[in-house]
Amino acid sequence: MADNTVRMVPPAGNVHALNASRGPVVRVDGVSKRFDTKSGTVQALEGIRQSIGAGEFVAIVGPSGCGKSTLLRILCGLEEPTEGRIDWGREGQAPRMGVAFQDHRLLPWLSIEQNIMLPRLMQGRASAADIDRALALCKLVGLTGFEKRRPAELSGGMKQRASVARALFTDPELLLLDEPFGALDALTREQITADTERIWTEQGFAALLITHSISEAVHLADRVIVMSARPGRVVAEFKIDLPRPRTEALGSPEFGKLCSDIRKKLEL
Ligand SMILES: Nc1ncnc2c1ncn2[C@@H]1O[C@H](COP(=O)(O)OP(=O)(O)OP(=O)(O)O)[C@@H](O)[C@H]1O
Repeated sequence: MADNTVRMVPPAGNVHALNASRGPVVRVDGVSKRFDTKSGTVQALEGIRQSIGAGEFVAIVGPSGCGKSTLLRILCGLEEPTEGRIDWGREGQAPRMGVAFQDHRLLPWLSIEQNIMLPRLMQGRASAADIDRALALCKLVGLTGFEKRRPAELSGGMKQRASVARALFTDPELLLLDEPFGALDALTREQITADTERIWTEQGFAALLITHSISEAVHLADRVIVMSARPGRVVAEFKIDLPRPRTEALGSPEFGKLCSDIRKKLEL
């Protein structure tokens, strides 16, 4: 029977340590992407070789137009690589995935609860267990009391929280986040970043975050990948060993040094 509960605490010990022993959820093997359009050819990505471990949080930073979103779109099947391939860790089978974009993409005529259950509503009717799960996800992302509201009645930050909850509805093994907090004010963004770390710690999924914010990447990720300007190539990788939760480390010299090292690589 499907498990519809939203885990609020790790099942036992460190959920990410347990997951890490299961190996990568995905390997990106020499992926390049070229767009041939009427106005010319754009080489967006070149020779990307990376893997994401089960339960690992990876962030990608890079200049605008270097192919970050293209890579994410390839991972969720919206684009095909021109060269190279994606190898899924679990016997070649793609993991359950959830995606949240910068634009929340909530349907305005549905309630928040219905938007969160959208993956199920698209397959037919939602069950009582689906409704329970949507309500639990509202609680998890801090939207209790707003379940029956329409998106227009929520603030920008609340809409982004709802879109993250929808991405979590299918209990993803891999969560893809394409700048979901990019349009928010600094204070809201900090709060949602801290909440995202808490949810990731509790839930145990692997995550790939695309962001322009170096501090957000260092706050959330186990590993930060730095890409070059187009065509996007990986130019550096930083393992982030700061203790979690990282809210306390935000003003520390170690945090500042990592941010400045990453910035230097971006400016090359
Ligand atoms: N469908 C498409 N057709 C043609 N060119 C495209 C298409 N999608 C992306 N591109 C081009 O590929 C390059 C990479 O785009 P992409 O959106 O992946 O970059 P990005 O790093 O995510 O940028 P940003 O940080 O500004 O969001 C850009 O030059 C873009 O114009």
